[in-house]
Amino acid sequence: MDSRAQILEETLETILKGEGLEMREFDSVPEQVKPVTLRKSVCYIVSAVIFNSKDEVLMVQEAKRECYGRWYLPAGRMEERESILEALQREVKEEAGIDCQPITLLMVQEQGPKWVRFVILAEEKGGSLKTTAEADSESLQAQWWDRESPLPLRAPDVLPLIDAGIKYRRNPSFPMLQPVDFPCPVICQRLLLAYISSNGNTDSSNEPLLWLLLSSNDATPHPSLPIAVSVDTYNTIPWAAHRLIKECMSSSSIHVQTCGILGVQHNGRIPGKTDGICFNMLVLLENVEDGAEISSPPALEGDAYRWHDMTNQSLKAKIIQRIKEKSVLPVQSL
Ligand SMILES: CC(C)=CCC/C(C)=C/CC/C(C)=C/CC/C(C)=C/COP(=O)(O)OP(=O)(O)O
Ligand SMILES: [Mg+2]
Repeated sequence: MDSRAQILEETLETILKGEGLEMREFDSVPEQVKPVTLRKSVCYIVSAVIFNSKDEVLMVQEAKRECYGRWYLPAGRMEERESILEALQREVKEEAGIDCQPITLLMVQEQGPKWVRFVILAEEKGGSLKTTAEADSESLQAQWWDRESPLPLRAPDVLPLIDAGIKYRRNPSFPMLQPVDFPCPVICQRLLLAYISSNGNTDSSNEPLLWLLLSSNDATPHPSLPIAVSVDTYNTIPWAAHRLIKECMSSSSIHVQTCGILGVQHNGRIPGKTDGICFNMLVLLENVEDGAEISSPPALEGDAYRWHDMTNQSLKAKIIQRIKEKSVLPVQSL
């Protein structure tokens, strides 16, 4: 195998395992993009979903004036220089008195790149439930909730998060995933952008064909996955992939489906310089005319990208399986 093919295969294996890659040149960059700064241009929130052996969920009673006495999942805003998991452990300790260990990211929610919430399934590893005698400005107390007894909630948005935790524990729909430590200056997506054709194969196997969009950026001598930068406008994070696709394909029958997240790269150790996040994202492109699937991927304009026909059967099967089974961390744009 030539070294370019080998590098591509290693890249794909890395991304499919939920691991990370160093950041490189961006492919689709909006004008005037500058590094994001935590709590100035972006706010990241962590929320913990933690169950005890009786399937009760950890809840904290809020001390803030606007939601005083109401109950919520342990949650809070990330601070400068913190990792996502350090923020999770700090918030759970401060608000609930409990030491916790992350199991997996459960969901990413966003209101545009300015507000991103990481919902994390975790387990108790010690400490003791905060009592009213320990009430402070972080919370009044913590309790395990059976999800049936009446409890005045700060907001009902936590209910689907708790449900997602229950479902994941019963039947995980994607492999366990934790953020990985790679610095990034902006919020962006590295795209595993796939085009599948089930009727384009002319051999007798009837195997679907799979193409991936690769960057042919001059700054990257080896094959690499395209990276699209999000800006702090009202657009959602997945919108950056739509912009990249619009820049290189003109077909009017293209449909872009964001399947979800394969990996989350973050390292906020240098405030204002590495407060960004790279989401490694699985995106499916569909090109349908008059209800009929088109057997080859849309034509590309310019020479910034090229389609790669995946011939490695094992990688191809893994990617198609992740798409078909929606085996990805869900991203919700609220
Ligand atoms: C912000 C995103 C992506 C989702 C929020 C989903 C919505 C609309 C929730 C309903 C309203 C609500 C309760 C918003 C609070 C979200 C928020 C800013 C949580 C941060 O946690 P806090 O507990 O307020 O922060 P600290 O613990 O750091 O004080
Ligand atoms: Mg809080």
